[in-house]
Amino acid sequence: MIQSATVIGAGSWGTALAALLSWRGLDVQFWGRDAELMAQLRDTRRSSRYLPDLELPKQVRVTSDLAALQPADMLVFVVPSKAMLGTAKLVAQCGAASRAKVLVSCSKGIELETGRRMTELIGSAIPGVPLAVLTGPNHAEEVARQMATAAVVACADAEMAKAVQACFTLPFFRSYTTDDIVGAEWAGAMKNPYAIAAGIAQGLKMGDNTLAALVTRALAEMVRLGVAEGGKVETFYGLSGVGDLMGTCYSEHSRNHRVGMMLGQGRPLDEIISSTRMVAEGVLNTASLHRAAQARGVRMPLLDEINAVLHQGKSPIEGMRALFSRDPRPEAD
Ligand SMILES: NC(=O)C1=CN([C@@H]2O[C@H](COP(=O)(O)OP(=O)(O)OC[C@H]3O[C@@H](n4cnc5c(N)ncnc54)[C@H](OP(=O)(O)O)[C@@H]3O)[C@@H](O)[C@H]2O)C=CC1
Ligand SMILES: O=C(CO)COP(=O)(O)O
Repeated sequence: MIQSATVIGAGSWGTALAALLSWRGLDVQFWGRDAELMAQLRDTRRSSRYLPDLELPKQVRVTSDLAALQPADMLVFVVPSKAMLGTAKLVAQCGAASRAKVLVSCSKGIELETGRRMTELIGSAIPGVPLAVLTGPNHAEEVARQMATAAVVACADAEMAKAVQACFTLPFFRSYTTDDIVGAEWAGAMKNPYAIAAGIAQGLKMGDNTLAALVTRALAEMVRLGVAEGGKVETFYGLSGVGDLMGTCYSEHSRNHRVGMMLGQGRPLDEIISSTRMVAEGVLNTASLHRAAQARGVRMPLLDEINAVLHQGKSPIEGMRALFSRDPRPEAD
């Protein structure tokens, strides 16, 4: 049913997914905004900037020119969340979505100004095409090395979910389906701030007890806000919820975790951000999620402290102290 795909966004994850879909046998086009990087990818089949260990299959057609894209069955959006709406509008204008059967978001974030999910943004720019999400504990670096990985494909239409699942199924890559797009997208966005908190704890040389406490209470917050936003509780206990939360909070690859670690070690946030081109979605998304939680009146003490550290100048150590010295409460509250 789905034979061709266009991957939009040439960071680490887009590069890994372009390779994965090509290994699966799809006819793949790959677009990134930077002409120099895409020329390097076309000529050397490697992205020295984002995923130097991966050799991009020679069949993948690489371009930085949206107008050069042929219509494809599936469009896979993998740009940072803050660039999603603008990019989807450009894709709509160039006609690359004119024959699309499904539009898949692989990005993890919530729009700051409106609280909209990525598929809501894509759907507003390119109306009338079924929407899906690919999410889960999926570090690009490990997918690039074909290390065993599981993911979730979320789509309201069960047949389309199976068609997208088939595209993301390889001997080393196992995907499951769900109809809970809302839960899958909120879960993917929410684990990032908590990965920053886990990194802070490690940067401050706090212990395994601390990390386990943070991850467990993070999951409780994810369930509270995610369900208030309309997600299903079981989604948060699956791969896109606790799976991705653990996969990121304990990860050597996670950019969010790395940002947290450097904050914990005392480096200022602006210096950390300007030291890399890679996106740590949790920095901006902490603000989006904090705003959403306040609008819904959902109690999120851990997220409040992460927001205070990232965006209100609180020191990481003060944030941790504040968290652990709150009034005693029952666990299931
Ligand atoms: N990396 C991973 O393992 C995973 C990432 N994700 C999600 O995928 C999304 C993309 O992340 P990832 O691939 O890691 O990105 P990277 O951090 O590896 O690279 C950033 C990418 O975003 C591009 N970019 C930055 N700003 C803009 C903009 N304004 N307009 C268009 N493109 C822009 C960069 O282009 P340029 O080079 O020109 O600056 C580059 O291609 C994120 O939402 C992330 O959470 C999900 C699962 C796994
Ligand atoms: O989402 C990811 C893995 O599932 C990637 O995490 P980072 O964005 O923190 O690197």
